[in-house]
Amino acid sequence: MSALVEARGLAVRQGPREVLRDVDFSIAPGEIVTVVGPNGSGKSTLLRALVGALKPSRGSVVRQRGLRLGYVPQGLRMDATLPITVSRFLDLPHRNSAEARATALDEAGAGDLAGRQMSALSGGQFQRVLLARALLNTPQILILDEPTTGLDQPAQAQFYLRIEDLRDRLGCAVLMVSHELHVVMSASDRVICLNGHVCCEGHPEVVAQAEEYRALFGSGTKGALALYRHEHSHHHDHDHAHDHTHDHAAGENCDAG
Ligand SMILES: Nc1ncnc2c1ncn2[C@@H]1O[C@H](COP(=O)(O)OP(=O)(O)OP(=O)(O)O)[C@@H](O)[C@H]1O
Repeated sequence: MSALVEARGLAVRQGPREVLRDVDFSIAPGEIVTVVGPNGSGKSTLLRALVGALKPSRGSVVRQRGLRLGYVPQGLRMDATLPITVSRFLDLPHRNSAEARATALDEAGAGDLAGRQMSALSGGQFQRVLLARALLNTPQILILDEPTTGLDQPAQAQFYLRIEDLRDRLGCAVLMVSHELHVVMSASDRVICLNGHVCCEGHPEVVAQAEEYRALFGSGTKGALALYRHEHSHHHDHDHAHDHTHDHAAGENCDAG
């Protein structure tokens, strides 16, 4: 199997309700895939089913044998009264070498935070520490559930640039959920628009034009998308085409509701 993770005909129940149905999904090495969708559309449920935290009620999820996966769940909170340093946090639940901790913190842009108290971190610093923790086992895939919640727009854009850089340097795939459509769209190779089922998917610019997507999100994101592309090209000196990754444009699939 070349896919790192694959779902076929996936349905998942939360309590009495089937909140996901008929989901076919796969992600290949090195790909950046973003899941968008309204509140309650099943985005976190999909991620949790893919990491194995929720069981399918129908269909299947297959992860590549021995897959190294780094997962940052949504809205992880720390007990503010718990005295724990960033270094110690990275040693839970397993101890890691000082070198592994330092490397992960550096990769996540949190190299200067090792000795800080978790409770004293800003929102952006906290997210970078969670990313460092997910990077500890040199994952083949990072699964990030709304990793930029609470960050302002420049910090969000910076976070997604970091994610792209990590993918380029480490070769890991990235699957994330985001509500920040305008900044995340162009940082993705492929976007999946979820609303209980996959209502459209494909290259970001194609999805942004899809009727189903516009019905859910409106059509006002194009200017911001262009702005972000412009800013981004300063950093990377290429036009976001990601030629080295997989071309999904041919497989666009935008069916009605
Ligand atoms: N533990 C649970 N028990 C019962 N229902 C749940 C549970 N977790 C989620 N749900 C329901 O399942 C549906 C999908 O939730 P999910 O968290 O996957 O949506 P989401 O797209 O990630 O939403 P958001 O954008 O608000 O984070 C929602 O209707 C939610 O109320």
